[in-house]
This record gives sequence, C-alpha cells and structure tokens, in this order.
Amino acid sequence: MVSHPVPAPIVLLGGGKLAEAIIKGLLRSGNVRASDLRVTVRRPERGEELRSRHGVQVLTDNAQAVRGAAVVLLSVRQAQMAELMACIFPALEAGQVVVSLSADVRLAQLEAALPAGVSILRAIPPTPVGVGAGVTPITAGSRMTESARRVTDALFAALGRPLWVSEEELTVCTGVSGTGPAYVFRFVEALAQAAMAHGMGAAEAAALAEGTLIGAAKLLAEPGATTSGLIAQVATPGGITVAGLEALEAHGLSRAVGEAVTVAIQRAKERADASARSAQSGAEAHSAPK
Ligand SMILES: NC(=O)C1=CN([C@@H]2O[C@H](COP(=O)(O)OP(=O)(O)OC[C@H]3O[C@@H](n4cnc5c(N)ncnc54)[C@H](O)[C@@H]3O)[C@@H](O)[C@H]2O)C=CC1
Ligand SMILES: O=C(O)[C@@H]1CCC=N1
Repeated sequence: MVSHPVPAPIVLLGGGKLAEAIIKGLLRSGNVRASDLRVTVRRPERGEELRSRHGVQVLTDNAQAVRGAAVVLLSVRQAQMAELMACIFPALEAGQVVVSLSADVRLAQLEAALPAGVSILRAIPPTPVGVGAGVTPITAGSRMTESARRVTDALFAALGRPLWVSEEELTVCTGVSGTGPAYVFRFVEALAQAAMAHGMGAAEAAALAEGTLIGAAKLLAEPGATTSGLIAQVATPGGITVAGLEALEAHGLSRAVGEAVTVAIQRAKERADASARSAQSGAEAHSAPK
C-alpha cells in the first residue's frame, strides 16, 4: 500500500506500450479508478482498444486532456515530444505536475518548452510496473514543488517502488532497469535455445526457461533474499552448477552485460543531445528576423 493517496485525475499523453503498462499497474493496485485515468491517442482504433480493455477515458485532444489534471505523464516518443509540449503549453496551469517518461529528452529541454509555474520531473518506469513490480527512477526538475514530489512519489509507489536519483543517474537507470526487462527476456530465450540444442522440444524448452525465470524471481522477492545466498542454494560446492557458472563467466557474461549497459547509456545520451540540438535550432529559426 502507498503512504499518500494517489493523485487524480492522472493523464497519460500517448497511449502506447508504456502507457498501457502504467494503466494496468494503477488499476491493479486498487488505488486508482478507471474513471480517474485519462489517456490520449492518435489513432481511434487504439483508443477503442484502451477503452474496452481498461475502461479508461480516451481523448484525442492533448490540450483538453491536461485541463484539471493532478499529474500529466508524457508518454510519447522523442520525435513527438516538441510538438506535444507546444500543444499543451497554453492549457497547463501553474501548480500542475508534468512527468516526462521519455528516456531521451532532458529536463533542460522540458523546462524550456513548458510554462514556468509547472513542476517538471522525469521518470523511467520499466514495463513490470504493469504488474506493480517495478522500481521507477525519478528525477526532479529545478522548479519542482514539495507537493509535486509527494504526488509523483505516491503515483509511482502505487506501481512498485519509486527511487529518487539525479538526472545523470537516471540515464544510467535507463540503461540498466528501463532496458533491463528486455535483457532478461533475451536470456530466457537463450536458455530455451540451449535446451533445444540438446534435443528438447520447443514448447518444453520454453516452459523450462520461463519457469526458471519466474521461479527464481519469486525466490528473490522473498524477504531477506540475496542473490549470493540464492546462488549458494543451487550451487553444490564442486558440483554441476559451479561448472555452468564458470562457463558463463569464461564466455563473457559480465563483460556482455556491462557492454549492453554502457552502449544503452551512450545511446540515451546521444539521442538526448540530438533532441536538444533540434529544439535549439527550432527555437533559433522561430526567433530569426523574417
Ligand atoms: N517501453 C518502455 O519500456 C519504456 C519507454 N519509455 C519511454 O516512453 C515513451 C513511450 O514509449 P513506448 O510506450 O514504448 O512507445 P509507443 O510508440 O508504444 O507509444 C507512444 C504512443 O504515443 C502515441 N502518440 C504519438 N504522438 C501523439 C500525440 N500527439 N497525441 C497522442 N498520442 C500520441 C503513439 O501513437 C503511440 O501509441 C518513450 O519516450 C520512451 O523513451 C521509458 C521507459 C520504458
Ligand atoms: O528502448 C527505448 O528506447 C526505451 C527506453 C527504455 C526502454 N525502452
């Protein structure tokens, strides 16, 4: 349960994959009613999907959607962000809270594009928020009020665990926990492929690999569990698991994971730099004498 009431209404601008995970997680938490969730879409078919699956309010007008919102979540991709912010700018009121979920638009760009009286934050919710199981790193903009902090904390506490970090750390989190579910699922696929290479059928191999992940995750979620303690439970000294673990390291597990995280962080930075440059050139073109 969360310590503060979850704010309402919550408005999600951009009803894509992450927005739907957030909708599911909030409804599942029991702290938010469907009628308190508003989501905007570009395509009517997508709106119908979200309305019929979750009973949320669906709109196509972003400016209309933000009116009266306790918190506004920007969940479009980078390419749509500048246009979206320009559209909602006149509709936002002082005191409102805007949380950008974009992994590649920095606070400086968001603050330059949104009204001065609005609290601006960034968060990177991982897809497991859909089952209330994610850690969501959050970073505060320079204009964030204490009330905005409480509202945002309560929102992400309903989806798992909020973790307050600096903006630099948020980029690291993006390459670790934002991307991380995909790495873990890829590991499961590799485990299933290995089972098949040794003669298991595809369905059995998938069941073994998926069951291994789900079972291991449940053990790790037990109070007091540690990865080292859980490894020791499996790995009989001098036995079979130790041989497998040694092979993983010898074939570069730590190096491969480290490289994936480094490359993801680098990509997030490059994309944020490109977005900032494009916003800057847009602003210069706008202010140039005609
Ligand atoms: N998918 C993930 O695991 C994570 C994604 N993010 C960030 O979340 C954002 C969204 O990502 P996804 O949901 O994966 O992408 P997505 O492409 O599934 O969702 C974006 C949605 O926004 C809609 N949209 C675009 N312009 C719009 C507009 N003007 N008005 C209303 N709707 C509009 C699109 O039609 C699409 O459905 C990105 O900025 C990404 O960096 C952050 C953390 C994790
Ligand atoms: O792949 C992406 O760009 C987004 C950011 C983190 C997860 N998905």
